[in-house]
Amino acid sequence: MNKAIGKTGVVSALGAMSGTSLDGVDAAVVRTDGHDITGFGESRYRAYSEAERVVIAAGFGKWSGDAVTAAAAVVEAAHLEVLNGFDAVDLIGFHGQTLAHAPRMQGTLQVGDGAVLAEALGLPVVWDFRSADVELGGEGAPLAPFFHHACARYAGMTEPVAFLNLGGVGNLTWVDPSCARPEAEGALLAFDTGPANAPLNDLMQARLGKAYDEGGKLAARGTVEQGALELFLAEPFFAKMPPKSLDRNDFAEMVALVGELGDADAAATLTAMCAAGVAEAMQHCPTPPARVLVTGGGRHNPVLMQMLKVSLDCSVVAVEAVGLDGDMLEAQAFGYLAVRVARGLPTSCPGTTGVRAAVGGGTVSMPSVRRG
Ligand SMILES: Nc1ncnc2c1ncn2[C@@H]1O[C@H](COP(=O)(O)OP(=O)(O)OP(=O)(O)O)[C@@H](O)[C@H]1O
Ligand SMILES: CC(=O)N[C@H]1[C@@H]2OC[C@@H](O2)[C@@H](O)[C@@H]1O[C@H](C)C(=O)O
Repeated sequence: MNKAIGKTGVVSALGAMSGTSLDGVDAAVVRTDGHDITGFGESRYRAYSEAERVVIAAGFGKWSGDAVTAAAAVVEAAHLEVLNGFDAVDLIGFHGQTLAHAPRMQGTLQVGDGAVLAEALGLPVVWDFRSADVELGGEGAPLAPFFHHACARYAGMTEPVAFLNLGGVGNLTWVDPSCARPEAEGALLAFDTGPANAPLNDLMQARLGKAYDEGGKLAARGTVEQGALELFLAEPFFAKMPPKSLDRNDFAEMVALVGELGDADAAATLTAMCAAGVAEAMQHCPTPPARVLVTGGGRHNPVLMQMLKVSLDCSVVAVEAVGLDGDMLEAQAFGYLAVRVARGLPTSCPGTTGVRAAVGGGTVSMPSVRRG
């Protein structure tokens, strides 16, 4: 237990996330006692510049060396910029930027030093959320599911529901909100669904110099190439039972699968691959959820949302339908998890990462001089 946060009572946690799509840093405040959410606060977004994106992307897939050091410096500087100036915050949950993720081999690497941020911001910083889970045999991801459980209860749900995050990579959380504790057996099943926006973003960058297919406009003009889609679904990842997680670039070769296609058909096919991965994933849900609540940038893509509506046997809506903010959910998640770490509560369990037993990851770094 961390003295600065105490054992009980509601605190304001500022979470920060730099996701695999590399668009920028999200930062948002959540109020919680580590179990229940009592409210949400201010949020901010700080986009990466093209130059920053290039430096971070050069570190993808690397575990050490100059490219990793340079990426870490960019990540830290961008976070310092966005995290400065939030009012009345008790602690920070800093996810950092995943550069490489191979849980059964080298491990998992999120860059950005939480101790540096703690010193500069004058606040306790919780960071390195994934390593402990990996060390205990877990996938180290996804970690948002404990937060999704709290969100479902905050939104007053009682029936099983699924959260679908569509960032660079997709991940699905099936939640039974009637279970009071997220680590209880049967409360959660979570895993990565496959690539979401990352291959499409890569195609847009390589062919058109654009960061993403805004509004799905390019995909809307194309036709899905069924042969490429079948090859995609034949990937061993889809036959694997959960738990399972992905590195951002595990499916980078999908862009080559659509290499012969025109721009619009290639975009339509990569968009369909994301939806098809989710449809495969739904088969693993312990019971069919009444609805899928979509979060992350992919919910802004109407072509992708339409494909999901056609291929899933339940209602598919953006998380805003239950009063949540789909652009900030991951940042809020790491604020929430930070409070759990500081209070010695678990942040993952066998149903979310395949870890042997419920475990709380994370390092707490205290500043030598506390702000405020
Ligand atoms: N208006 C839009 N139209 C189409 N796609 C969009 C739109 N807005 C965002 N996106 C997609 O969503 C992506 C950003 O999603 P998000 O911020 O959820 O990703 P992330 O948090 O970086 O990823 P991850 O969840 O994998 O860590 C963009 O890169 C883009 O592909
Ligand atoms: C290793 C890593 O950073 N994984 C991310 C990534 O982005 C989406 C998906 O793959 C998910 O597993 C995870 O992020 C979310 C926030 C999570 O841990 O729940």
